[in-house]
Amino acid sequence: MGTEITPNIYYQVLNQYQAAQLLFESIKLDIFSYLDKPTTAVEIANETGYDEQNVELLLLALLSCNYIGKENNSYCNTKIGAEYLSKKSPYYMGETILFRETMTSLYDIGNKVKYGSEKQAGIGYDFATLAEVTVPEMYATGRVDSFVSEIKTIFTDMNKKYKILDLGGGSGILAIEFAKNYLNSKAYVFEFPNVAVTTEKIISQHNMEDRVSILVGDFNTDEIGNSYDMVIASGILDFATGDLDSFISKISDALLDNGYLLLIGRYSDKEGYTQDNILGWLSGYMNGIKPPPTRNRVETALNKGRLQLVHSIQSGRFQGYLYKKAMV
Ligand SMILES: C[S@@+](CC[C@H](N)C(=O)[O-])C[C@H]1O[C@@H](n2cnc3c(N)ncnc32)[C@H](O)[C@@H]1O
Repeated sequence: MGTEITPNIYYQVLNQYQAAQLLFESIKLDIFSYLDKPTTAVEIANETGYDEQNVELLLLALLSCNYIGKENNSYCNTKIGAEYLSKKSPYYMGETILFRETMTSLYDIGNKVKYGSEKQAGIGYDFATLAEVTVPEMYATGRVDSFVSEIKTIFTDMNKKYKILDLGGGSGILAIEFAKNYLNSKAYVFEFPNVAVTTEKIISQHNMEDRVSILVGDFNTDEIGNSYDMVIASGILDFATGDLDSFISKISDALLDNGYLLLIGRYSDKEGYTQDNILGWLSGYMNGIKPPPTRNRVETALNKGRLQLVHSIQSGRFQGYLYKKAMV
């Protein structure tokens, strides 16, 4: 028997898988919402009607993964748990985590590998639900904060009538936050009709119906408007179906001279599918989603569209790039 190699990695994976299942099931049971103050298993069981002994075991398991803490006989949320997993927090992300798990789940890839997959007509992602669940994520992961500090450095006249477009804007949160900061501005969110229903709901939850409007359509084939001071293109380049040069030049044409394009997304350094984050995209790729365009390909299209890089910015977990449209 060789001594240098062990199968430990597989046992570690088993353990991580169990830790992940434990987290998802506990979110579904809404356990974290009972743990904002020190609480015993008996108290949770009394309040919920859940089985007392199994609640105690669940809490012990959560403790073993450091998802929660313990003082004497009582369990309580960690700071992170209180912020993101308790429904009493405005930053509750339980539904977001469960949705992302379902969206990227690999449960059926065995069958797809054996029998191939029916490439879905369209994109195959539930973008309406995605728009809804990304709202807390946008705030919690710092995407909104980095966006607001970026626009404040570009658009210094707080009273000017800026006009901006959030193309494939999903939740529309970036457009909403723009309009909240610039009181005379007008923001537009361009979305598919089925997603626009959700966007509209989010806009009205923020009471921004007067200054954030929705343009409904398909950005690959429909007009997207013009004379914008800024276009936000966040996570959408993968869904440009035609020629990338034409898509970027359509965005550029919609901008005023000296207008800005905020591009947020993933590009790959090599053509085709690569190892970068393939796990998160594997089910999507098997359903027919294209690999991201290469950085070179995007830069060529941007150059042709007279869009010059100002600087790169971090947008939460994503990389963003700010471009300015050069005058002719
Ligand atoms: C990955 S999501 C990004 C959403 C949002 N921009 C963000 O960063 O959170 C891509 C969005 O583009 C929209 N989208 C994709 N293809 C589209 C098309 N052809 N026309 C209009 N919207 C489209 C989807 O509905 C979805 O909301």
